[in-house]
Amino acid sequence: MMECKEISVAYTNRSIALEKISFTISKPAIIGIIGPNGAGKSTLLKAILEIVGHQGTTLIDGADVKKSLKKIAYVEQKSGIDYTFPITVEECVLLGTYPNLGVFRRVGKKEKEQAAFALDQVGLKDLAKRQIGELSGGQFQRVLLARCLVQNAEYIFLDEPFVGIDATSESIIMNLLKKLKQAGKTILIVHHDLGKVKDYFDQLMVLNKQLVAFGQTDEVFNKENLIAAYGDTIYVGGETE
Ligand SMILES: Nc1ncnc2c1ncn2[C@@H]1O[C@H](COP(=O)(O)OP(=O)(O)OP(=O)(O)O)[C@@H](O)[C@H]1O
Repeated sequence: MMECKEISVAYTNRSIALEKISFTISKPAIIGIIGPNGAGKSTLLKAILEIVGHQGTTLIDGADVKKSLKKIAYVEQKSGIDYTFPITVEECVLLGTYPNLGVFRRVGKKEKEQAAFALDQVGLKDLAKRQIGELSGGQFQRVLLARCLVQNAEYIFLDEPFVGIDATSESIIMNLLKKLKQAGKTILIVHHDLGKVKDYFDQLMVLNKQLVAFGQTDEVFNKENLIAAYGDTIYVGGETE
């Protein structure tokens, strides 16, 4: 169970990015986080992960998240990642094993097997020795998901994973996330394509600095909440609501 209690973030004295966000996630789910540009979606993930300073607390199974950060795997927005870094696909995936390695342990056979299995799951086992700079955007996103898989975390945070990727990669990722949920994981996804919301997410968080709504997608994904977050002109699945 994850409980966020009154999370607030102010990057500067004058601009508040998030205001008293509270919610509880109590069962495995795929949860979408939507809201307009600058709504604080990325900031919320970073506050939970203790990457940005904040007020409020997050508990995982009753304990402060600081003690359980290993339970969360995180893929940041693509813009924050250096594609030109000279490592292979396999090495990139193996980075996900580091949080679980002891201080003196190195990556060994077990970790390499985990990486191979994860790459197979995302359909990229043949590309293990390729440099990450030679991948398509969609392949790279799948590599980052494979890196999450080897971390074997209970929670997976993905920040805009589908931006600029091909339809095949998107569907491979989504199918895998559904399997992970069935295996008991909880996945939080910052997302901007409102057309896919109903297909992708069991639960939905609508954010605009404050929490506009959080609950089952069927109950939350409605005109009233979208207008509260985005204003009067919003675009859903090709139709203006
Ligand atoms: N490091 C930072 N320093 C100062 N202000 C920041 C920083 N990061 C984000 N902000 C500001 O905080 C607010 C929320 O940003 P955030 O990136 O969390 O929004 P978002 O909902 O993820 O937006 P987008 O959909 O555009 O990615 C914005 O006004 C942004 O300019």
